[in-house]
Amino acid sequence: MKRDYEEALRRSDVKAIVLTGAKGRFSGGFDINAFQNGPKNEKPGSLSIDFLTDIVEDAQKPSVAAIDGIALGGGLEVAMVCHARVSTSSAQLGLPELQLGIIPGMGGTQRLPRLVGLPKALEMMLMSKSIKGVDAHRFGLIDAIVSANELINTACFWALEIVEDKRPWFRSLHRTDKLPALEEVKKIINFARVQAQKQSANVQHPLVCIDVIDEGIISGPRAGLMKESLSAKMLEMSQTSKSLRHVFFAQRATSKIPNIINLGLTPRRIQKVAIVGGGLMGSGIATALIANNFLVILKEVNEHFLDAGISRIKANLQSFVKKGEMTKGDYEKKLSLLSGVLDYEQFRDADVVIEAVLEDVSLKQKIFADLDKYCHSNCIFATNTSTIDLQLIGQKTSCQNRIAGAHFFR
Ligand SMILES: C/C=C/C(=O)SCCNC(=O)CCNC(=O)[C@H](O)C(C)(C)COP(=O)(O)OP(=O)(O)OC[C@H]1O[C@@H](n2cnc3c(N)ncnc32)[C@H](O)[C@@H]1OP(=O)(O)O
Repeated sequence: MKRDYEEALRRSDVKAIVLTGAKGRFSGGFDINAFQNGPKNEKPGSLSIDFLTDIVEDAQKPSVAAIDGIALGGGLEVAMVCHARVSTSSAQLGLPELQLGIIPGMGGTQRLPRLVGLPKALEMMLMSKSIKGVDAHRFGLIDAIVSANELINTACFWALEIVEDKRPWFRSLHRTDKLPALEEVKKIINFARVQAQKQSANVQHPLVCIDVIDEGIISGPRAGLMKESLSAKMLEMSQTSKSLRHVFFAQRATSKIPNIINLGLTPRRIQKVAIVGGGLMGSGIATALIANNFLVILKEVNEHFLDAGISRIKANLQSFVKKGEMTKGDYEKKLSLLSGVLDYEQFRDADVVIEAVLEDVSLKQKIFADLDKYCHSNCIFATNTSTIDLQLIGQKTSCQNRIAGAHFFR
């Protein structure tokens, strides 16, 4: 890209540049495999400052991104360096780097808040949440929505109009119109820190991401870019990122296991699921299971917590009824699939147990040691932990690698 860009900037017959992707996809971002080789021995900021900012964004010729399909991670970061962005309404745009234990490292932490505003940018980055082109247009990330057929022509038209000063020549990094006053910034950033600590207490990258965004607003975007570059390199080498990158490829590998997926095996039938912990997660999981006709045993430590868990499940089901997604008759039927218990007796014939208690290693170890005694040897053990090593959780069971991680999203 650098070579082609430099050529386009040099040639007198090129007035403006349109960036697009192949086969209806703008870009899925940086090649995640390349992180395996460790950080390149290049000076911090050489890509995000020296190339993308000083050569592309500050060029004498405008660039317009023509986005269809996906613009994720580094792909969206490059698009944000452009002076305008045209996309299809169904394009998917996001910075999902935190899902990989890293932060956007090509200016995303600086440009996204300046384009969509600080609260939306924090939400998109911290939750690795992508948005559709049509919403991106509403938030200011995209300048025009067109059909896939018109994409390139419109982008070329916009690029030439920028050259002719018929449209503004925006440099995302220097925009301030979407940034709140400093007092407001402080409040938003502090709130984000508290939320990040609550939701991901055992990992550092969400807080690092917030610090980098903060630096860019308080000390200016170039300082922010430098901090982003240094922090991204540090996080790339973290154990968390290595593990999350492994998960990324492992999830995809499950659909390709030779001698498994092509043998016509049928999954074991699951009828009864036991859940340990009736908090927000446990009751949510129980709701999803009974709504899908599984028998569910919900265990809590005392009557008070058990009642609270069951009340949450009832409230969840009632909200389905209110929205017209479930009849009152179904509500009663689904609820009859649920039993609340205070011990493990009814776990003996469970097909699956899902543990959903606090993120406390010794508590989880004790629970799985108990489950090992009560459940049959074919019972699937799963934990809803977000951050604790599964091997560690299984340390006090007879078979340490028996425990699976199970996550639930809505
Ligand atoms: C500083 C900048 C940092 C970054 O940019 S970090 C990367 C940020 N980007 C992402 O996190 C995007 C990750 N990828 C995805 O979310 C999805 O994938 C897509 C939406 C791009 C495509 O989804 P679908 O069409 O369902 O295909 P599929 O099975 O997920 O992927 C097809 C093949 O493409 C590989 N792949 C996808 N994205 C990347 C990537 N960014 N780097 C390296 N490989 C990637 C997969 O592993 C798989 O490969 P196989 O066919 O061998 O299983």
